[in-house]
Amino acid sequence: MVALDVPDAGQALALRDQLGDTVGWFKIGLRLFVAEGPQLVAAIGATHKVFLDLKFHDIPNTVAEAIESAGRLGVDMVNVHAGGGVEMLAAAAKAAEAFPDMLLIAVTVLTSDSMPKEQAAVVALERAQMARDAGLDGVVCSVHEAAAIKHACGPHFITVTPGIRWGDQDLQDQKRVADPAGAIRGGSDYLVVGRPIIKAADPRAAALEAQSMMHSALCL
Ligand SMILES: O=c1ccn([C@@H]2O[C@H](COP(=O)(O)O)[C@@H](O)[C@H]2O)c(=O)[nH]1
Repeated sequence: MVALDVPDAGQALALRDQLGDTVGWFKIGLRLFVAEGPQLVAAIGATHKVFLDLKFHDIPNTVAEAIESAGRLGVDMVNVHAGGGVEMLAAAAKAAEAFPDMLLIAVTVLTSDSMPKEQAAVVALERAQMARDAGLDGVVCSVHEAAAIKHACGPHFITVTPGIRWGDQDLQDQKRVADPAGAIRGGSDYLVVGRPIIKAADPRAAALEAQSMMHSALCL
């Protein structure tokens, strides 16, 4: 998944066209959705799968209604923040039942969180189990927590992992990171990559490089 963290539709569509079939999914987050809204979701959704990453975190009724709106947009994946608690997660899952093709996942502990890794592992696992029990399809976590979450929640429970960096790339604000091969070996189902691709001098070459590292891990 490539995170389209760009300011406007023009740049988002240019990246989409440049990356083409090197990626299957695009992630639309706060910056782009606030700027361009549902029209851009429809444009990206015409050619690729869309993960609407707005991390809903509010009272249960408000989140359930937001999930319903996301379902009407036709996105393929949407998320809430597990920190909203079990009632909020259950309300979101109930609202998502009307959209069986849309995956609903919960953010466990942000990959930028500075909490110690050992503590993040415990909290992420607790939140993942809460999300599974509430009926969600999976979680956003770091690669470091993915294997334990899969082990505890089952092989069909999806792990989506941002915080992907390779070579001598700058970690920027990310704390719990791994490279694409490590993510595959760690049990990640979907890797989220933003700046290492969208800010690269050649985004397509960077996407292909990430892909080749993923494939080499799959072949081992
Ligand atoms: O825990 C989380 C949850 C979401 N994200 C999002 O993923 C991308 C990562 O971007 P990079 O530029 O590759 O760091 C970004 O859109 C975040 O909002 C995350 O990083 N961590």
